[in-house]
Amino acid sequence: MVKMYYDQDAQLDVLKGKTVAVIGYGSQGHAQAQNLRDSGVHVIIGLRPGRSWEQAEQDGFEVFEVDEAVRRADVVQLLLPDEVQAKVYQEQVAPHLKSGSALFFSHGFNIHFGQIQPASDVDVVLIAPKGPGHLVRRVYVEGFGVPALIAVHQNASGQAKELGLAYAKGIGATRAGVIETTFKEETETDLFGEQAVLCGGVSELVKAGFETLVEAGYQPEIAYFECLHELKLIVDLMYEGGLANMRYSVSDTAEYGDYSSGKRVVGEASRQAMKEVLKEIQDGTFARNWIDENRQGRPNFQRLREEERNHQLERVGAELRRMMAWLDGKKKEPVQS
Ligand SMILES: NC(=O)C1=CN([C@@H]2O[C@H](COP(=O)(O)OP(=O)(O)OC[C@H]3O[C@@H](n4cnc5c(N)ncnc54)[C@H](OP(=O)(O)O)[C@@H]3O)[C@@H](O)[C@H]2O)C=CC1
Ligand SMILES: CC[C@](O)(C(C)=O)C(=O)O
Repeated sequence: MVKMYYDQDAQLDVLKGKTVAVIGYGSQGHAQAQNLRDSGVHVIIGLRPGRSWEQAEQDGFEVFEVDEAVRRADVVQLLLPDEVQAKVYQEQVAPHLKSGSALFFSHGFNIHFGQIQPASDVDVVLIAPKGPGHLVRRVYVEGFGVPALIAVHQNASGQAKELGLAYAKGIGATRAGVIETTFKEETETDLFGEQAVLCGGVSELVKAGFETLVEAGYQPEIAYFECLHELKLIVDLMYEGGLANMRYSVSDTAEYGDYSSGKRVVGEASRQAMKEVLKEIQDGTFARNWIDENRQGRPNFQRLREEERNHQLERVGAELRRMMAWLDGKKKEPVQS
């Protein structure tokens, strides 16, 4: 039975008098820090000198080296890239973490795969927003929230869940709903979602559709509008009211094509591939590969990133978006190097 929490189930007072150190000021860091501050929570930022540090100061935060921020904090939220968390934790967080304080994550990777093993005298809590950081901020400012998951790995204080719910309320998540889970369930479902559906699956679907049309001789600009731009508008309808809402708005011709052709495109072979992807997440193969890739200086990651940046779809899209004035300021340049 799902356990859900909303605004009325969470008390911001639990964070009163406490200092939250948000370590990292990237996608999630800037969003969670700003939302918490707007909710009346005392927030400081922990970073290394660089672009994010300058940005956090410009946004009015007190910024410290990671070890100093940890020393000052009652709650430490680790919002560094997953692949650097273990090293930074061992060198700059663990030696300074106060007994009785709390260590928070927004993704369970390092706890679930044993890369970080916190001391037993701290609470270890997961608050994982189910949305990209820039949307966590944008939606909060609009008065709404991005849903999140909560999990408690260690409850040293006896108050870990209440603290987690207060934090979730501070970032706006209890406006939309917070589901109780475990680090294992969050890690495995999150990795699956981003690989099979949200990032990997959708990117490949979009590119495959674009390439099919262009190879058949259609104009790349039309292929871009059809396969990428309109996807956002279609997904908005799904977000607002599920598949039925999308099917209500599209033509009956489109709805019939949806039923008759969709399963040919994402058929048994794709479902089988999804099961394999899930198995490699569950048995730790993906985590081992990603950790190794980072140890070797990310050669494959960098090559693939470059290849994807140069795809015709990206070049055509950049040209078309130049004329869409309403997108100005929407694209988020990464604040990290
Ligand atoms: N992106 C998202 O929307 C989501 C992310 N998460 C999770 O949130 C966590 C943070 O991810 P995300 O926000 O994407 O990370 P980003 O890559 O966007 O930001 C990382 C931040 O960490 C800083 N940083 C990197 N290395 C160091 C270091 N050695 N010492 C100090 N600071 C450092 C960067 O600063 P600098 O400018 O110095 O590089 C940057 O501010 C991860 O656990 C991720 O899985 C969960 C849900 C969604
Ligand atoms: C879909 C990608 C994500 O899992 C997210 C925004 O939730 C991530 O880790 O960035």
